Amino acid sequence: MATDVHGPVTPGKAASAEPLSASPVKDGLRDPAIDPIRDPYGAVVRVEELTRSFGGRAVIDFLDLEIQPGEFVALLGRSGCGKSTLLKILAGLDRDIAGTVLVPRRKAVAFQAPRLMPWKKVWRNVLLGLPGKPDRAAAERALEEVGLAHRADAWPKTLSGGEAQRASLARALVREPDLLLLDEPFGALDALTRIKAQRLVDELWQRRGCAVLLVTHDVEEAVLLADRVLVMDEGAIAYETRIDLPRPRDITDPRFAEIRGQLLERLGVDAPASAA
Ligand SMILES: Nc1ncnc2c1ncn2[C@@H]1O[C@H](COP(=O)(O)OP(=O)(O)OP(=O)(O)O)[C@@H](O)[C@H]1O
Repeated sequence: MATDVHGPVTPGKAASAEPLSASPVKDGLRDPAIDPIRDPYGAVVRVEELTRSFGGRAVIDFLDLEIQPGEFVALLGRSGCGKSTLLKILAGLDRDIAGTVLVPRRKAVAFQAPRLMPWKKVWRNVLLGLPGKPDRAAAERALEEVGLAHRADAWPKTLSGGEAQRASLARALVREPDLLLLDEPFGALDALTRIKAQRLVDELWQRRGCAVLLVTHDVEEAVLLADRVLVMDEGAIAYETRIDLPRPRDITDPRFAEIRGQLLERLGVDAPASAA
C-alpha cells in the first residue's frame, strides 16, 4: 500500500522531534517511492509526536495515534479540542505540522457540509478532483453503492440533505480509499435520515474493508459504529476504549449503555439516570 509521509515542516514545540527516518523531504512530503519507511506493525495510519499550533498555541500537542487496516475508529472530544484539525492533517489538507504522519496514499474525506459544486451534475461532482477523462461508469458505481444512481444527472440543488450527503460519500468511495475520513458527516441531518446514513456507512465499511476515522459529537453514534473510540483532550488522545459488542449493535443492550456512560463521563458529561 503506497504511503504518504508528512514530516516536520515548521519549527515549533515539536521541532526537535525526530522523524521516523531521515528520508528526503520535498515540500514537507517525503516521496514514498524513495522513502525507506515501512510500518513494521502494518498500521494504515501512524502519527508520532504530532504538533499543530495556531498563533503560538498548540491545538495538537505531541499526539500519537495508530489505526490498523480495516479498523473503524471514532474520535470524540469537546468542541474546539482539535478533532477537525487532526482530520485535515490526515487528509493532507494541512501540512504545517511538526512530528510525523504516515497515511495511505488512497484516502478520502467527507465533511459535514457535502460541498457539492452547484454548476456540476451529481455524477460530475462525484468525480471532482480526479485526474484524467471523466469516468461516468465509475461515478455511477459509487452512486449505486449509496443508493443514488437514479440522481446521477440531477443538479445538486435538487437533492435533499441526506441525498447530498450520500453524493459526498460516493465522491469519497470512488477514490477506492484505504482510509476514509469522516468529519461529522451526519451532523446536519434530521434524526431519521441520520440513522439511515449511519447504517449506510456501517454497510459500506463492512463491504469495502477500508479503515475509517469518524469525527463525531455523538457518543451513541461512536459506540454504534466503531471498533475503538478515542477521546481527545489537551491536544492529545486522552482516553480510548475498544468496543467488542456484536454487530449490528443494539442500543438497548446494557453493555452499550455502560460504554456510553463511561465515555460521557470522560467527556465531563453526566449520563442521564436510568429510568428504573
Ligand atoms: N486555520 C485556523 N486558524 C486559527 N485557529 C484555528 C484554525 N483552525 C482551527 N483553529 C483553532 O483550533 C482549535 C481546534 O479547532 P478544530 O476545528 O480542530 O476543533 P474541533 O474539535 O473539530 O471542534 P468542533 O467539535 O467544534 O468542530 C480551535 O480553537 C480553533 O479555533
